[in-house]
Amino acid sequence: MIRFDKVTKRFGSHTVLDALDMKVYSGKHVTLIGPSGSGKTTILRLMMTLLKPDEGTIMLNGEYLTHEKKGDKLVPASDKHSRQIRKNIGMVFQQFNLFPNMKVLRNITEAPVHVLGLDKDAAEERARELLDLVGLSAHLDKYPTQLSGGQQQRVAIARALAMRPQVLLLDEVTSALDPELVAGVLDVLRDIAHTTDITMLCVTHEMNFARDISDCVMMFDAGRVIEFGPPEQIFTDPEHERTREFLSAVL
Ligand SMILES: Nc1ncnc2c1ncn2[C@@H]1O[C@H](COP(=O)(O)OP(=O)(O)OP(=O)(O)O)[C@@H](O)[C@H]1O
Repeated sequence: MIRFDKVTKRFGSHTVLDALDMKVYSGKHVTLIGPSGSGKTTILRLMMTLLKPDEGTIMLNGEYLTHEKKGDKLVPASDKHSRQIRKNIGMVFQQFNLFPNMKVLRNITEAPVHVLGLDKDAAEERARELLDLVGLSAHLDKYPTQLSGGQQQRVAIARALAMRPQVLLLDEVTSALDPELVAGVLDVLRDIAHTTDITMLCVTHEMNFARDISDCVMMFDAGRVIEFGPPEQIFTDPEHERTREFLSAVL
């Protein structure tokens, strides 16, 4: 389970997350929706420990991500501790972020070999399986720039999965793609959502996709969850006026 307890994040005088409490049970797929600037990406960046909360704690499967225990005190986590817990979390970004100087196969094997210490042959075997899953077996010997944006994003998904994460964070992964490339990436993610037990936390403006894969949709406004529920309820019968306004603008 992912658990945020009273997490506050400020940038200067701007409070982006305001004592946020949030739980995501293992294996569930949760989509975060809400107006621009409501703090959705900040949540994912906190989980990747790219940001630190000003207050509050984040836990993954009973272990603190943001803190560690020293005796009976809770202190901010060292980088080493955060890295250790974060190994269980993979993230796919809007801008693929592949290593441009490495071929596709090596993009995928690099972290398993150097971070997990996996044997090179085993890492390559796993990478080939994942390239098959994302429909790119024929491209393993190419450099990222020789691929379309949609193909690069599918490599990025394979790369995240190669670490066998318990949690996959998806941050507007189709926003930078040409419209005709979006469906291929979403199909791969649907497949992963429906065939694995990975926990997914997804920020997306693709509401049909959110409807297909989500167990739960959380509506954010001004750094708080204002309502959450199954997609069929949030998309068809939201309780909150802000949710209705937001959905009528995006649907
Ligand atoms: N590193 C930063 N420094 C200063 N302000 C930041 C930083 N990162 C985010 N913010 C601000 O925090 C607020 C929340 O940003 P965040 O990216 O989490 O929103 P979001 O809900 O994901 O929005 P969008 O849907 O537009 O991506 C915004 O007002 C943003 O400008």
